[in-house]
Amino acid sequence: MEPLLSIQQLTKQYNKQHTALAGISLDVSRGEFVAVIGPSGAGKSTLLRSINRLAEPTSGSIAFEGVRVEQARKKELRQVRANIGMIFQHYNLVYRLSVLENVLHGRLGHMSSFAGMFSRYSEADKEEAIRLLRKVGLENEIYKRADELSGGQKQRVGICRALAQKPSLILADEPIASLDPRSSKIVMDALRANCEEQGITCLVNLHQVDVAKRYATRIVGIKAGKVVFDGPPSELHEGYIEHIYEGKEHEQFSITNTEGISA
Ligand SMILES: Nc1ncnc2c1ncn2[C@@H]1O[C@H](COP(=O)(O)OP(=O)(O)OP(=O)(O)O)[C@@H](O)[C@H]1O
Repeated sequence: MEPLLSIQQLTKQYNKQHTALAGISLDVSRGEFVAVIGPSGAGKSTLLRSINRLAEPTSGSIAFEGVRVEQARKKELRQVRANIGMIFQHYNLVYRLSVLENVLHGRLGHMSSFAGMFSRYSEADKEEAIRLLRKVGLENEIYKRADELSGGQKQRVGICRALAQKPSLILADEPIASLDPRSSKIVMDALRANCEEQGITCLVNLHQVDVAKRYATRIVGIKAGKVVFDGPPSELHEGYIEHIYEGKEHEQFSITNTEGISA
């Protein structure tokens, strides 16, 4: 079966000189939960952002659901983006809006810009948004303003917004980098469980190797814009970790510190 996402020889140079990605090839099948790890500056964000062309690839190809993303024109690209949910480190919520309205924003990608501006969300959209918020334990925050939430709660709203879009792929760029271990666990549990339940494929950038090992079905290690490890968590031995990080710091906090905490 054709992979959901097929990246071939992807290269990205910033300012025509700095190479952030140096020929990355990666096939991702439906249902995988892939953690992308690597030191700061390795190219993890650039990789994720290239997939829906928030960053323009310099060369190489990206096929998503059979569409060549790097060549896609406006309409095709809009369709690609509608099927890819994004989760950001700093949440990117609209803080003057309610939690519910933020989640409903996830539906916007499926409306044409004209319809999106003038139509109201359907009752079914609202019910679905509320169902998602309940599932991540935010049933008491639905009508609060987004800026009244804690970091972990904001990220759970970010997850619900991505899920409300009903994407086939979620790209999560360091979703727990700003969170403490307890909130990190709640957020990762919610992301993994919902993706699994809804058959959504996920690529998640992580700084914490132990979190990657705990949640991912596959780990991709990136160093200086190249893939240097690609395999199941059970194969990511200490030697590989040392090679990927080469003396650079990587965080190791969550497994030990969150043991025994339940969401
Ligand atoms: N918009 C940009 N303009 C110029 N250079 C950039 C830009 N974005 C990223 N870079 C550079 O590209 C390289 C890869 O950056 P990227 O953000 O993809 O790495 P990362 O692995 O996600 O790092 P971190 O873990 O610190 O977020 C870095 O050297 C970075 O400085």
